[in-house]
Amino acid sequence: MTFLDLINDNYLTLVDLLSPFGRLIFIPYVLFRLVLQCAYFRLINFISLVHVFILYNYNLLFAINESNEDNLTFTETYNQKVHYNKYRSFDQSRPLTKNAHFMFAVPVGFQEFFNMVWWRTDYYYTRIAKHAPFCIFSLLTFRVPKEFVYDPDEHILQSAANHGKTDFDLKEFDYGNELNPAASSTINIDVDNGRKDEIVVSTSRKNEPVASFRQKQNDQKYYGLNGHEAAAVYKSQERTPVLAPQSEFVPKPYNLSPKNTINRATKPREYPPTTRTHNSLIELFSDNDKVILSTRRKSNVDSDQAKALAEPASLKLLPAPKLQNSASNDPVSNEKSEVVAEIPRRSPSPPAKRPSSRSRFFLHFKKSKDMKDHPTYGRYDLVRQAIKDILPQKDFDDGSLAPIIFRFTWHCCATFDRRDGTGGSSGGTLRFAQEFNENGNTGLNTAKSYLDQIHEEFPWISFADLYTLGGVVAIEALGGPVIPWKPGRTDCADAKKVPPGGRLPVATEGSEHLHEVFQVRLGLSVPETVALIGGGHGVGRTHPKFSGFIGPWTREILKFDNEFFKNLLEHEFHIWTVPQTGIEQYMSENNEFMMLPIDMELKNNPEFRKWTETFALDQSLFFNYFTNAFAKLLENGVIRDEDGVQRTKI
Ligand code: HEM
Repeated sequence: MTFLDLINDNYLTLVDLLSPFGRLIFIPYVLFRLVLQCAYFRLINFISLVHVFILYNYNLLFAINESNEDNLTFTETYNQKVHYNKYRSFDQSRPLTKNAHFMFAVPVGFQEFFNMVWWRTDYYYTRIAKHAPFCIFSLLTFRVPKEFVYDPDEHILQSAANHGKTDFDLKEFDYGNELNPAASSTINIDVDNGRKDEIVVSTSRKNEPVASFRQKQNDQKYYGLNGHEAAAVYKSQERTPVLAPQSEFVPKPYNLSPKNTINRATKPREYPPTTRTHNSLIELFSDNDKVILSTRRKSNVDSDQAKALAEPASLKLLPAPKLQNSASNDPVSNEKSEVVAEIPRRSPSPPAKRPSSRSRFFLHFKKSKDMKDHPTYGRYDLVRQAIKDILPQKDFDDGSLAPIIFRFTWHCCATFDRRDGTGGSSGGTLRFAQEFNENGNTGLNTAKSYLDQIHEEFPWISFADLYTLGGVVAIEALGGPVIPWKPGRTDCADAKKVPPGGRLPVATEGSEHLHEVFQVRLGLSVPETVALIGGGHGVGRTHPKFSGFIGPWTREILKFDNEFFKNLLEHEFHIWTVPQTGIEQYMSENNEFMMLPIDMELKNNPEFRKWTETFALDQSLFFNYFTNAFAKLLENGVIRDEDGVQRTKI
């Protein structure tokens, strides 16, 4: 591939989209833009017009490419990721698309004109003086960039190991072939203590092999359906890497609320003053880069950190210990106490490994600079406000996105397993189709779409931070407690770190399952478990099209309070079948409220009931426990240094 090929590849993407007529007007449009840009630029760079000319030609091509990329991000996040990954080996340091848009738009007002000139100067300087020579150099000397491959071998073997199977051989199975795929083949794996795991390979409606890894207990209970392991199965047939399968994730089109849409024609773009933030934040993004650059490393958690991960209380919260009356052993209220997060100090993590190539070394600087130069860099208050702004959506469900964003955040965190430190909010893995497509996440695409849209506006924030902050803001907006939230989570660069599927709780299970998920895996206490479920299901509703269940738990759907517990205790619930889906759930005698089978455990199991009764009587105690538990969830798996930045490579 030559330099021209590459340019062509990208340049034509946009041009191809245009009709023949479109192409005709495209050329004068490009020239017009060129002249316009030159005119601006001449003001500050009158020394060499030729220089400017070359410079703009060069950059315009890139800008077009970036705009196209932005379009992809906007409509199809997963495909955009694949696309991005494909080219990353060539150019990891592309400036953010937003910058390109911003700089090629017509300025509104003198202030914006001035800002743009400043931005462009900086942009071109970085592009030409620093980036372009390297770019050309890499084209001349490096090999053709490799196609992005999803290599799930490691992943499936890891999953097998997590499920207790170490001598797992992918070749064992009969998968059929592409033309004649096995209709359905099942392999049973006998694991000790009577557990049986199985891999089922079946053919999807699109004639693609679909594999699922199931953990089977008592011959009837299943955990885990890992759709993304289809790729591994497919690969095992051919023994060569294949591209990741087409994602089934079709994001809902964005419904921009008018409040959130910037109309450039009438409203000048207003950027808040750029702030130089605390050093730890600057470090955060350098760290972010290092994470991206270190994806090929096998394991980055040293033994100390692994030990720390195994500890349940990575975040100590007060006043949880005070809440038990030692004499009577009954829970007591502690209204006066404030909830304070106390992050334990940790020894600094080992120094990051050297980047494996020169390119990575250069790109490291480029990327971190782009992030820091963003006008809203470090302004978490603006991100909070942006989330708050999108919550009211009168055409959506009950008029607010808050419950669904709340649930989205919970699902980000619910995958954590403290025994091996995998999953959880850290890494922002819910943005990958492999995790997002899991059954339990059905219906969350609206939340994801809106949050991803906010990420477009604030590209410097990590997805992991944004996805956790979403829930925190939503809870506050619903009238719930203020959850201590700390930024600093880093994103993992690709889907390799997506935790094994099947970790989300199952609504039809019982107390044993609650114990397994909340106590064993998430490291929460019994009252924290009760508070979390009652808090989560005290708002929003179930939807037949998503989960198969129907109805709300409470009367005031958009109010975070202890009504869930009151309803659970005050009403008689009977088993009832949802007509649309045939799924069984519980209904109150007046058919007003529903309960999931697992919710009923909070009433029927004496261990949980004690706390249900307590929280029904004492809302402030419920708020305290909920706050502690939710803050713990957000921090699970996030190991920070003294400055609060996550250093562990995820
Ligand atoms: C015992 C474990 C849990 C199970 C099995 C479970 C299951 C479910 C199901 C089936 C729905 C209905 C989804 C739909 O049809 O749209 C739902 C909704 C919801 N869950 Fe849970 N959940 C659990 C725990 C939690 C926790 C701990 C939280 C929060 C901390 C939470 C927050 C929510 C919220 C806010 C909704 C409403 C979403 C909406 O209105 O769109 N859940 N849950």
